[in-house]
Amino acid sequence: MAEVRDEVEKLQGQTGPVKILITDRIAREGVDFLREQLPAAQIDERPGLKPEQLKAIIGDYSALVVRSETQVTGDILSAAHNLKIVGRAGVGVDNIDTAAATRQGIIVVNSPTGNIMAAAEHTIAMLMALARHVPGADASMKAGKWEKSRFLGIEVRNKTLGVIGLGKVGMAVARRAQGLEMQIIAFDPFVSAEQARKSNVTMLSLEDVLKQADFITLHTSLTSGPNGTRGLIGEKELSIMKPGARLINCARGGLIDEEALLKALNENHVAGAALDVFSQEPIRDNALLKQLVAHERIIATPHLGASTEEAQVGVATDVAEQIVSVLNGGFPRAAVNAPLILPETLKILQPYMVLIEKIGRLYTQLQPEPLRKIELTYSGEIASYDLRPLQAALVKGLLESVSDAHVNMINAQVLAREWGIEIVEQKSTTPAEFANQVTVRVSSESTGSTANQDNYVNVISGTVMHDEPRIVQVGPYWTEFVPEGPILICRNIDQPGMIGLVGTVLGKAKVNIRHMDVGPSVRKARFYDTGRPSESALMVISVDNPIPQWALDEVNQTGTIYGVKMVNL
Ligand SMILES: NC(=O)c1ccc[n+]([C@@H]2O[C@H](COP(=O)([O-])OP(=O)(O)OC[C@H]3O[C@@H](n4cnc5c(N)ncnc54)[C@H](O)[C@@H]3O)[C@@H](O)[C@H]2O)c1
Ligand SMILES: O=C(O)[C@H](O)COP(=O)(O)O
Repeated sequence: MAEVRDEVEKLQGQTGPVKILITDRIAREGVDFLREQLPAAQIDERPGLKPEQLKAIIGDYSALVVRSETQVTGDILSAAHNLKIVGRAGVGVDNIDTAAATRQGIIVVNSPTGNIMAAAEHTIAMLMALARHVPGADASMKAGKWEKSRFLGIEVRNKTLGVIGLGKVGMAVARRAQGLEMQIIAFDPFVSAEQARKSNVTMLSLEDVLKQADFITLHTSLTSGPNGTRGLIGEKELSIMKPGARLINCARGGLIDEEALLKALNENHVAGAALDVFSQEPIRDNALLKQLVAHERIIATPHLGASTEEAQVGVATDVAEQIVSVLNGGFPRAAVNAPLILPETLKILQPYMVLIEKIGRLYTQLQPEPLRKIELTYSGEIASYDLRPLQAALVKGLLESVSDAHVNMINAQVLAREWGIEIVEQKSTTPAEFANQVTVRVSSESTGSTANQDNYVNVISGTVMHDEPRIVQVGPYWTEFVPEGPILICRNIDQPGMIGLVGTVLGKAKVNIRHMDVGPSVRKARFYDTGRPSESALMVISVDNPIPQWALDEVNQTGTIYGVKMVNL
């Protein structure tokens, strides 16, 4: 995440303070936390923005905070040039195009546990309201009536509750319903019968749950595709429900075919339904949804499942903490599209991330051509860590200098794939030449054709010494240099006088040499320009300032030194 910090600093330096945009109402505690922790940041609360308004301003912001109302579409993200993180103050991220965010290297975080209890309690409230007609009776009283016999209810005790989706909320609902002395049956393809039995829940097929339950409550997330949950409860499922059963949905609107539900209610097959979520929110002038919520046996709430003071404080601070962490160069703890790296691991990996990014940059500058395959070998203790950040740093080093792609840990693999680069990793905790070593072996358009002497860099290896990255092998040559700043890299015949030749030219050009290394070949690398095979060496000269072209040409014309290249690391 160093790149995130760098970018944030860049942003701070160039365009004023880091900007955070909040487009749905979140608890004050979350906003206050952001203000306290990021005092220099500009925090804008703009609820109710239209999509085109959001698109027009999103480019200025580094972080965006939403609940379920703001639709963070691919179109909006396409204008989010500075966005590092989208924070969802809640659980569901179906209003965020996470695939587009991933492609753009934007982290999406949520609060996976902050509103479980709120959603579970709302479900129980809906269950009891359905059983005892609480909203209808209240409306009747408010209309000045006393309709005692109209609102005959049922008890939930000894009734069967069918839970579809026995995850965090589903299980919390099951436990609470057990307290009401209900029998719990459930359908969830990802929960084992044995695991459920420990909680006194009987797992059945979807069909059996639908046939046996007096109340059915939905708690799956909304997913699309062939095995997705969209339309999970359609006409067929409603028809096999026990006649007179009641349905509750406090999960996601798209799980139920709303037209089929209206039909089942009108045919009196379903006795009632309690809905907190809808396929279109707010429902505005959607005729079907207006008809549905107006139905006398429907209880409707405007997506209130998470709307408790406690849950809102929980989800807002949860997300605010993660935004602060990411904008400060750290890691989020609940990223939807990024691997979790512990801070202690990150501290160990940080110098290797710098090293491997420099290896990528060095390769691209020495041998700029399309890559096919990268073989990454880690040896030593470093190999025992989660090394995904290193792979990302390498892709960043390789691609950023040749494209305008913004590469980070989120999108590195996607981008590598898009560029047709296959990355293979090998790990061994046994040290190689150095205690910890990272070796990058590259197959490109021309590697493998040893006859092409300019393309000798099929491997670059490095290590970390005293927290400082060092390159220790370039192609067939041993070397040792710190990959930092302007560096001249060339090859020479392995014979006396070569260093003096280069030194004289650089002296004439008034370029100060900071460090010099002449590395022999790992295996016999040949120097071909002389017409006779002789051994070659790699000369690496770190300089304080760029070398003028005439001086580079002069070095190149010596006849004994060739392949002269300036790189900037
Ligand atoms: N109304 C609200 O305000 C509110 C508040 C919180 C959560 N939610 C929603 O509630 C739902 C559940 O949240 P959670 O935190 O419990 O999620 P979760 O991921 O913990 O649980 C979802 C469960 O659904 C199961 N599942 C997946 N596909 C299934 C399928 N085809 N059939 C049956 N089960 C399937 C999964 O195995 C998992 O156990 C989500 O849609 C969430 O967005 C709504
Ligand atoms: O997914 C969630 O967390 C809930 O549906 C709550 O959504 P909300 O934050 O818009 O109330």
